[in-house]
Amino acid sequence: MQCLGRAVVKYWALLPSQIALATPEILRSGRSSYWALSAVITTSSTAACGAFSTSAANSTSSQTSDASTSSQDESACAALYFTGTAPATDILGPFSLQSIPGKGRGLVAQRELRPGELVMAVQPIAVLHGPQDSMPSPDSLLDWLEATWQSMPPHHRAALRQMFVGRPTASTASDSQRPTDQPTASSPPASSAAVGGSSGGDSTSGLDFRAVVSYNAYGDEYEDLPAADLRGGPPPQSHVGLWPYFSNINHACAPNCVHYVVGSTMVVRAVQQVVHEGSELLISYLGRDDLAPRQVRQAVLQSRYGFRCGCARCRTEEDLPEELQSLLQQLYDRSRHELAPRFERLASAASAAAEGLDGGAGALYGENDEDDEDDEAAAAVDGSITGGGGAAAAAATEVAVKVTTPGLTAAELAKRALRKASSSSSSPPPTLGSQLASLEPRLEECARQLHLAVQELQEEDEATEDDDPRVGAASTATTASATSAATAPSSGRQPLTRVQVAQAAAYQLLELLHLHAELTAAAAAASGGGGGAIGGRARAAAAGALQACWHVLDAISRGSELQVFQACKLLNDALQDSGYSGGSGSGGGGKGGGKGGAAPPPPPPEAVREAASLLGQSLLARYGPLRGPQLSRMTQAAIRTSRGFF
Ligand SMILES: C[S@@+](CC[C@H](N)C(=O)[O-])C[C@H]1O[C@@H](n2cnc3c(N)ncnc32)[C@H](O)[C@@H]1O
Repeated sequence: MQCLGRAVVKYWALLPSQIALATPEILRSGRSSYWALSAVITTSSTAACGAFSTSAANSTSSQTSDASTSSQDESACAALYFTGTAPATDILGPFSLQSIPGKGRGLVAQRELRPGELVMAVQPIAVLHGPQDSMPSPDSLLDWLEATWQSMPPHHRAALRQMFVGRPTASTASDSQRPTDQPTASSPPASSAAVGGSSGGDSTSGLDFRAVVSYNAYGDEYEDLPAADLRGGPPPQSHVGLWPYFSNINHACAPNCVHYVVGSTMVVRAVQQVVHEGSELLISYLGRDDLAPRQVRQAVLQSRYGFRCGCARCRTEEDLPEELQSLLQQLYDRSRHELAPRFERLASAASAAAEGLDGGAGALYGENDEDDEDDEAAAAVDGSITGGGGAAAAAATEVAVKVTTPGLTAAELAKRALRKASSSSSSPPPTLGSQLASLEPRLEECARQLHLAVQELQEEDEATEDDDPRVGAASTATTASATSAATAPSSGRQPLTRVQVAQAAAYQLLELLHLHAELTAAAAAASGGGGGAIGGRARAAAAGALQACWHVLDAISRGSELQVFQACKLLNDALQDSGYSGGSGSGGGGKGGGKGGAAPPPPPPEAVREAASLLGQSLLARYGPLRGPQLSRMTQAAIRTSRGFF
């Protein structure tokens, strides 16, 4: 599967078809020397591949873990996160390969899984690395398969033969390692002729290498950033590769597992409150398209992977009133094609304005990145998770801006431009306020329509269902004036509500509302020397909108990098807004407490505790049950790396 994560909006958007193996030009460009040089063809995915094949044939897996092995597995994963040392052998959790009606095969939990529990940490058959933001072409994998098939270890050949190729192949029938329950042929991707044509097959192997790569390769512009940061040494890398076991996982638009690469290791963890025994383990193939309406997601899945998704989110969305579905599509189109470009233009204009925004930009984007501030934010998270509560926290950490790419949201682009301008421009003073004003009517109209639609849904649902406090929080915040949106910690994934599903389709609008509020605060700071009441309201609205984003992500893609980073931003902002220094911080100079003496630090303000709690939940889902110093280090790394994201 080309679950291309962030890359999906960058790399794949460039391709004429959505299929990996598109053009000779791409193929050639994929052979640039650094990719070839950095190719890592692993041999560490040992006989387990064969063992899995055999057990898969019987629809049972022998690679189950129990409680006694899981702490070893977690130690191995901690070594991966903190030193970059890959587990000595593949870690395979309690799942089995089974036939799934309508999907071919898939992985099924053999016992209940808790949030953050490790599902697998596996090595690839082959992975190509490239510099960050420059993912190697999947065509390089095709080259490699063709070149090395003959000399490949038998267990790798067996694993490759197991991979999905869109339809049963001639070799499958006679391959005793294949499960007998072959996938029912899903309709192949629209351009599969180009992918699976005769040129893609190999006469010796009988395998359609193009189809193997098209359906099973996974790539991203960069690996897990906090883990790369903790590991130190070489900078994060992009990658594209083939991971057995992982490639058996089917898709859902609100999955119960999260996945990411550290070095060459693919890590998968369960993220729902409870994944029940017998539930199918599911990831998202969509990357950022997760946060789009059903029609958009369906089109992507159909064209890239040749199937029509019937997951719970899709079904819920399909059952929404037709007018609401078309409203969501309209809001998505307007956010993406009309408002986001205007925000981008505003960002350019803000380059001039930013000269006058030093105070505001400083408040927004931070000027202080001392490590001990990260420590304090980390301690706040640690305290919130362990229930210690009294952790120190200080001033906000710097929130810098990521290098622009086509995949960045308008918010990211705008902040980047502001940031750049604030450090270098000598342009005339701001007109940011008036430019924002020109955007407001359309944005507000969209927000109003969404708010009304969500409110209506909520009222209908409240009449028939139990309240879900998260729904209220997210819904209120869509007004962009939710100064105190409820932030009840989510107690886990409950069945998706219609409200959550509708909000997920409008996620980009929620991000724009957040950006708008942030820019308003910046403009107020620029013109009023600190922002005053308008700036205060705007910052509160920004926090409300960001909380709404976090809650939507919690329903749709818990444990995703985006959710972790949004939580980091919330915590940074809460620390900065409150000026809390916890009594031990050196960098904040806040009102929270002095240094020295034995007096216990004052408790963090409510907003800081709430943000720390949200970050703790996201980290738990993504990295598992880290404790004490490890949790603290991971939190610092997440905060550090999130700066590059905003
Ligand atoms: C990488 S394979 C996943 C394993 C595959 N199901 C198998 O039998 O080996 C990707 C393919 O699985 C199928 N698939 C994945 N998720 C699906 C879903 N939610 N509904 C239907 N088919 C799905 C599609 O055919 C897709 O192209």
